[in-house]
Amino acid sequence: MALQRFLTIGLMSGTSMDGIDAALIRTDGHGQVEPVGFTFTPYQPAFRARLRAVLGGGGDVGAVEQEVTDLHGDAVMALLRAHDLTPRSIDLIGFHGHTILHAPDRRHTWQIGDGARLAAATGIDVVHDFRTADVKEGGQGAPLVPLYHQALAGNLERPLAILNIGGVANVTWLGEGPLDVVAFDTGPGNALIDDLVLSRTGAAYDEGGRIAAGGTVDHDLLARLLDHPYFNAPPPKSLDRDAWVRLALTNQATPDAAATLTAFTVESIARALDHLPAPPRRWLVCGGGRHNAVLMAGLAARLGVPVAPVDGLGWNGDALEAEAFAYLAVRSRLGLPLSLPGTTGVPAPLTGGRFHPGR
Ligand SMILES: Nc1ncnc2c1ncn2[C@@H]1O[C@H](COP(=O)(O)OP(=O)(O)OP(=O)(O)O)[C@@H](O)[C@H]1O
Ligand SMILES: CC(=O)N[C@H]1[C@@H]2OC[C@@H](O2)[C@@H](O)[C@@H]1O[C@H](C)C(=O)O
Repeated sequence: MALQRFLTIGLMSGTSMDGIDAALIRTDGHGQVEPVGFTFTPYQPAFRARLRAVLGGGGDVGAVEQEVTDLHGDAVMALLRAHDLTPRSIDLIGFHGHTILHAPDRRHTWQIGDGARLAAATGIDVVHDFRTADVKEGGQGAPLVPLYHQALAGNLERPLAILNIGGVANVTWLGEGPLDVVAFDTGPGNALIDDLVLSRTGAAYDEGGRIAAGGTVDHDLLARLLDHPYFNAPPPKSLDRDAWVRLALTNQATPDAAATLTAFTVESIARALDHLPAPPRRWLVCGGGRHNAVLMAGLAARLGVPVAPVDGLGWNGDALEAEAFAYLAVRSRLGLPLSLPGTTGVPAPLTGGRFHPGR
């Protein structure tokens, strides 16, 4: 008998704080996944600043949480309008919220976003709070996209690595068997480069990697950056966005600092090879960092096997995380695992998420 298929929306507000990714997929929560649509709703600079101010859990978190929730409601409506759909046609929303604090070692992770408020605003059932159950059981609570990567990858040749370069970068390694999954945060993605470029030039990011392309890598500084216990530590492991926030690059010209931070991201991803069960045959890259030509060229040179954006397979590299939370919401409703020992270090496959009825 065919399994029920759910038309589901996934909402992700990533560590880059650029805005809300909203994806629409049809899935059975098992091996069938069909991306249907995607919209991106950018945050206004003033809201971005308010969000940045509550990172770490200080300030008026409650007010920002309400605002974040309402902006997600707007993102849902924009997605529905773009596809000429009504709330009634949607089975479920997976609402990640925005991570303001991630401290799995203290069994604490905090995604702001009010699931009940979003369910009431949209009239659609909502699953949110995807990470708490995992950290309560001793897992890292991240990354959670690996089971979606596995569903999407279907029969693609193994071993395969899927690399997300967002604010933080994370890898999913897929071997032959269904439990043959290893995943972890590799280190910084774009966040350090974004913060540098914003403070020096006012731009949100290094478009195409053009600033880094005009600079020279400071190899002494790069070696010091890589001399961090995180990179030697075996998985499971995950990072807070601001793990490297106190980096002092005051002596560097902007292009040299950008080149060095870009090389830091490349080298820290290459260090992931030390912790994978076998070298991947190829790396498929998603997330905004795949638009940075210096980053992509560096990865191709360092990893020694083909490195290509996921878009070549017909996947939308900007949408995968949001799609993943739609998929995980369905799995939550079905009581299926969201994480495995190989993905978050949780002792046994574990489900998660909290449900809020919309009607
Ligand atoms: N054209 C571009 N050139 C260079 N970098 C880009 C470009 N477009 C996007 N980016 C980078 O990608 C980032 C956004 O990536 P993405 O949306 O994948 O991150 P996120 O989902 O917020 O983060 P995370 O995956 O850590 O939660 C931007 O902040 C920027 O650094
Ligand atoms: C705690 C948290 O929100 N982590 C994010 C962040 O952004 C990328 C990386 O760090 C990843 O571990 C995770 O997001 C993705 C969607 C995940 O859980 O798979």
